[in-house]
Amino acid sequence: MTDPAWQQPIRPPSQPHRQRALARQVLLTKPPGSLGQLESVAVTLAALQHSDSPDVDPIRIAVFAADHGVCDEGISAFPQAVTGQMIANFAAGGAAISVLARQLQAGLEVINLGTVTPAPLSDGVIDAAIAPGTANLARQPAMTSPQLQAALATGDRAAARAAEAGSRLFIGGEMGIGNTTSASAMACALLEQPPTALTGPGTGLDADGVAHKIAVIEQALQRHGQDREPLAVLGSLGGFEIAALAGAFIGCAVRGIPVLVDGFIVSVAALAAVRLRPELHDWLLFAHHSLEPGHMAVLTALDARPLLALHMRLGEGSGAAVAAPLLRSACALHNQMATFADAGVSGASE
Ligand SMILES: Cc1cc2ncn([C@H]3O[C@H](COP(=O)(O)O)[C@@H](O)[C@H]3O)c2cc1C
Ligand SMILES: O=C(O)c1cccnc1
Repeated sequence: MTDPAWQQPIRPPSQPHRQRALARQVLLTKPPGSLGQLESVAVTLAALQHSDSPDVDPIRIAVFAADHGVCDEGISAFPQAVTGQMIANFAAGGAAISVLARQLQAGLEVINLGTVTPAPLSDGVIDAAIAPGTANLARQPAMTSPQLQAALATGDRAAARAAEAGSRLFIGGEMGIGNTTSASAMACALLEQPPTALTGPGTGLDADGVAHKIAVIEQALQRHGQDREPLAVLGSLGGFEIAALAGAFIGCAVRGIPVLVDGFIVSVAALAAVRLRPELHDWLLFAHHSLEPGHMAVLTALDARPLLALHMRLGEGSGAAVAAPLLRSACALHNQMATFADAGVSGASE
């Protein structure tokens, strides 16, 4: 039997390209370091892409959608039917990520891994339904082992399509009412922190709603026990879209495509994927710091320095889409700025 996609080798970033990119940054007509994170991002992309002219275009955005059985516990401010309705909205072009993808001229695909309210079949939506949502993770494992493998493989296929399209940057988004409960539970298990530290309002719960959500997550963690193994955590506390994101990120690294990580839920998927494949860490750039309170702990665990903090808390990949132009700027500056020698500008005094 061949190994699953998420076990394929991940090539390391190119040290020669990193060294040449670092050397070039010093020659450009600016005080060394003055472009801050735009410099380090360009150097990272050069090393990842094994290129002296890093470039993030074309950009691929894949939004993974699925429902969550834990919605039975009343943990979201919105009804479960919104997941399927939003899939239709993504395809119709009216969702935030639809607008941002158009603005970026990025390829957008929506992958439906299973909703309770069936989304109408439409162009741009890939049907990869595993089940009509996960089981209620407060009371039983969210998914079976074959379901988990199917979700990981669905993510890997999205990475394969991105590679076939020549994509040089991958953004993963998610849609799934209830998925901040799943992501918070996963973060608690992976980071060994209590739900009080990592649980927030999601789409807009009030204080009583958050207290109830914490109790539901406590129940889920009690049921789950002490197992910190990432596949066990994903299968027991995850969602189909979260597992697919983990599979997609590993699949991108396997195929040499850097990933721009979105908000809280996507970062939890990234954390699980990095625990599974530590070499993935090199391939992740972090877009923004979400308002969801658990995000900071997840970013810290990933040693991430997100580009933006815009008080966003939407998901869908929207924070990453908003940050993508910064990567374009970083590459353009790296590739196109004149050197001191070329421009006849004097360098720093001794
Ligand atoms: C209209 C609408 C569009 C969204 N787009 C992303 N989310 C975000 O909110 C959900 C998670 O929050 P919770 O765990 O509180 O349900 C996810 O679907 C996430 O992507 C949305 C939520 C709504 C209501
Ligand atoms: O940060 C996120 O990804 C997020 C936060 C709240 C709701 N949905 C997504």
